[in-house]
Amino acid sequence: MSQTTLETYFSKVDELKPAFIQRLSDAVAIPSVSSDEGLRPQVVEMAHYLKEQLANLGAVDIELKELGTQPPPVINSTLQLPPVVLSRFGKDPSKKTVLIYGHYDVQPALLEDGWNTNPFELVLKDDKLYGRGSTDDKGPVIGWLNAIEAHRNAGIELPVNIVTCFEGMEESGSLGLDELIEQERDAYFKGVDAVCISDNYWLGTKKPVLTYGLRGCNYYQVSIKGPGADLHSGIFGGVIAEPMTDLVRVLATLVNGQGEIQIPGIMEMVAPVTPEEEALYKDIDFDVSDLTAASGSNTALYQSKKDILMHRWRFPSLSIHGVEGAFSSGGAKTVIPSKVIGKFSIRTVPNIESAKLDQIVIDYVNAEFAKLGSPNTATCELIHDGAYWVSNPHNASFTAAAKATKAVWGVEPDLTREGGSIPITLSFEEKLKTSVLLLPMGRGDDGAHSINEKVDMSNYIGGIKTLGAYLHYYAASDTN
Ligand SMILES: C[C@H](N)C(=O)N[C@@H](Cc1c[nH]cn1)C(=O)O
Ligand SMILES: [Zn+2]
Ligand SMILES: [Zn+2]
Repeated sequence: MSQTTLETYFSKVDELKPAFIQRLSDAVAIPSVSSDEGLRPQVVEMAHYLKEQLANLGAVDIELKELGTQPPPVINSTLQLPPVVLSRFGKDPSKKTVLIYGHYDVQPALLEDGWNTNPFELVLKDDKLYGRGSTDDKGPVIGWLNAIEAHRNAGIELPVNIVTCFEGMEESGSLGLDELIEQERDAYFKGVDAVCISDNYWLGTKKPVLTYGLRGCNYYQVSIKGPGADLHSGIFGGVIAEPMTDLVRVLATLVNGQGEIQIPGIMEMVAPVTPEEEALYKDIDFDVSDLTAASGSNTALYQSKKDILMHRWRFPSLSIHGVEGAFSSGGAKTVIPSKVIGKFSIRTVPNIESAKLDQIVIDYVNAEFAKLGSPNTATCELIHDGAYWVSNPHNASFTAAAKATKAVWGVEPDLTREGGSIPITLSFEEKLKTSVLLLPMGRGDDGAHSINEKVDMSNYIGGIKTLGAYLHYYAASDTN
């Protein structure tokens, strides 16, 4: 690859900026929220939108792979999972093949949650693009399409064959995708040399990173059922056992205010810290002010860089997310809910065994509920899980990404792990027997999963350049 090729590509990306913003705007306008059963048609619409875009860009073998119905627990048992969008650019046996994975579903978002603007309208303000999915993960998915368009438009041949794998259930546990990878391992995915995922973030706001680890996520619900219907608290308060009271008491036993998991047997499974690992943290560009800025608060549980990063990357955490069935709007409603469902998840790390964790958690919740002596009934179950992943970042794919980063941003990237999860990562590595690289586009303060999610314009455009440059450097590398 010549320097001129990259420079021509970068100039084309700059020239096409208005079209690239418009493409992201069109994608953000589709509220493809995978966790909301009522919005499933919009998730499917997003798959069709991508199919059309890919076709316009010259992709071949485009397929919307159906994954069947969504497994329980789900209200509508006939709910279809959204399709996985597969396509190819190039089939040249003399070129390497890179599989690019991303997800086109998003987290829920409502204006009344505190957004300054409609979450499903891309808004440009202060050189930042606001909207649900702008950084997680529509920005990067659309970024790949833009990288391909810039090549076509500049008359530059793609340096590798590309296979796209875009799913619509990542935010809900990637249901059905494992089976698809297994099924397509020796078919659609045959010959894949490397997998590149752009679906996480820089650690802070200034320094690019490449990521070689993720925590896993096991998500649970505990349902507590009592009265036959919601009741008047003046008539029944104090004379019946309330499911919400039981639930709050059970949830309060899971984790303490220091973020320490209270369920015995979990911390015991965590891999010990080695001296080599201890040494890694000192060179990472991060401090508590990055956490303060990203969280918009002074609520950090740890003050040192090492403690924060270790608790984000290599220790488990337990978060309580919400309660289904409970009164949650403004005003004052004097009702006793008859059934409530508490939701919590555990971020997992090496060497937590997923099935063992499930058993420990479910037994613990049942035991804590039994201690209450309540006449209500409780059921605890897993909703979905996704494995943690830690890899060796010293391979051709990471080296190519480091060169691409240097070419675009002028600095060597930090090597980081990510506190979040991308459930399918380990499956790609194990089933396709390839390296996986996480090459993020956005910044640590983008507000993924939060209100006012954004991607900075410089990260969007610089990210498109980095993704394209990575393909060139990877193509030029000697080995896989
Ligand atoms: C890091 C990635 N962009 C992301 O947000 N992943 C989600 C995946 C997930 C797992 N269970 C539910 N969603 C996350 O880390 O929450
Ligand atoms: Zn994501
Ligand atoms: Zn996400």
